[in-house]
Amino acid sequence: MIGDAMTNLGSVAAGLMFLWTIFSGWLPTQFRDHVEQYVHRVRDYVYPYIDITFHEYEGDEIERSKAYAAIERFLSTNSSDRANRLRAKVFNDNESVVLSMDENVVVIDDFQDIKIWWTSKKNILQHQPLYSKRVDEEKRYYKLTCRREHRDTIKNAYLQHVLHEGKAIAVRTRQRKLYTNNKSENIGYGNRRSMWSHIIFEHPSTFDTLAMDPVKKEVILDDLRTFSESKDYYKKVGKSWKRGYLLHGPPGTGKSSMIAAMANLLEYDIYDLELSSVKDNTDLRKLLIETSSKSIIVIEDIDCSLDLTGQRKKKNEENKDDDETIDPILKKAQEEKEKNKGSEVTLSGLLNFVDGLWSACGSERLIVFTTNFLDKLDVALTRRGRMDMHIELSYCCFEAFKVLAKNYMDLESHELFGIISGLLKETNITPADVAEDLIRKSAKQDVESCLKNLINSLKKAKEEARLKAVKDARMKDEAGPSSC
Ligand SMILES: Nc1ncnc2c1ncn2[C@@H]1O[C@H](COP(=O)(O)OP(=O)(O)OP(=O)(O)O)[C@@H](O)[C@H]1O
Ligand SMILES: [Mg+2]
Repeated sequence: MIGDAMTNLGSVAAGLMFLWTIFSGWLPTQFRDHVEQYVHRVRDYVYPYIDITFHEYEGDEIERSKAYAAIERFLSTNSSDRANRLRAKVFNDNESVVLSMDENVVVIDDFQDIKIWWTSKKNILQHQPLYSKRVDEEKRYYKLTCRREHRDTIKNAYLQHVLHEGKAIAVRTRQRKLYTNNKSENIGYGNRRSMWSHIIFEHPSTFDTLAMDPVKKEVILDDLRTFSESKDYYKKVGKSWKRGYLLHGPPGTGKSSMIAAMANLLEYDIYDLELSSVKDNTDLRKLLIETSSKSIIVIEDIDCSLDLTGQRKKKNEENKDDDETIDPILKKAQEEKEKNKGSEVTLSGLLNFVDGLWSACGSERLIVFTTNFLDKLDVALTRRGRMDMHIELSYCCFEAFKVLAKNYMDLESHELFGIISGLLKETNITPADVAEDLIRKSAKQDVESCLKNLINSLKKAKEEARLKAVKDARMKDEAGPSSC
């Protein structure tokens, strides 16, 4: 009701000013200034307010307006008990509900005894590109209305207060997000739809639960903490504030778990980039621009994501012939690459993504690549400066086992630890396999049976490794010296 009345009065005032613009040209100059004063007085009498609008997207910008987002948060917190029509969003596994104002609802705020009216509005624009179906684009904005005489207070104090509060609310209620990129073709013309979709990031992995050599862990922790506190340092040395990590190691050694632990340590969002869904280098750049600061951009299994060298392509073609003898991990990589054939992203596009000019937009970002095959990557991709730190995640050592025993069974020592320590030195087993034996599978299962299961797995792995070594040696002997 209030909103409608104000809109009507506003239209009358706007109509009056429109008429004045047309007719003022006919009046002689000496009368015009005189009459104009009266016209303004009538307008102020009919509509003694000013309107200020804040659009979600300004002009051609691809980035959502920060002011709009801050106002949205401010109004969500301050309006939910005053507005009579609200929109609900459910967070944290259906445990908390956030209410925000619905479209065309007016909420009144008070500031230094001044009344401010806020309205949330939406316009629908229709695009009809040539040879394509019509696309409706929603343009949202907030409208602030206040009495004309309070203009300066609103401009100099109230808006500062709203933006500041909006920022503070964002810090208080920040929920970290895990983003994935939408397929390029699903983002149509004139569509403001983000290139990323997200869910709330709630992975429980931390550096405390990560099983690895404690000395190596400390070095990584130190590196991450130093990075996050080095804003001024990066500015001083003229480098954009980002750092590249290359995680490599066999499957199940904790590469993905480490990325989650990094995000939890630094409270960053994660952008999990699926290169096969990116059409070309231009789309790759757009994706980069849409990532926020304080984030980790991840490309998993980088060796499977791109045709990195012609040499490797040739090798893969050779491998196709003897499918039987192929390593299962290599086979997985080949299958992945087959899947990615639709993408035209090139190695140089990816190098530019990592440290080209556009990579300097935004700040405080980690870029993390993971691979099972370090030696298959192009050196241009892994050189220092691009990938600043190479981290090898390897098979389970005794120190790493102790972390898993503490996590999974709350166990710090046991008489079977000695046997396990000896077996771990003699065989290669991944932390994922160790975890599988230690995880409780029934309420009756006790610590001892878990440890005995692990000992059996270790003995089995040791025997398998011995048999494989014997087989390899026999094959080498049969092939004779010319095979080298
Ligand atoms: N270092 C580790 N510390 C703790 N848990 C681990 C570790 N490595 C593996 N795990 C356990 O094994 C599971 C698989 O690990 P993860 O996905 O991190 O391996 P990965 O190295 O990313 O494997 P892939 O190369 O196949 O992607 C995890 O969910 C975790 O429970
Ligand atoms: Mg992984």
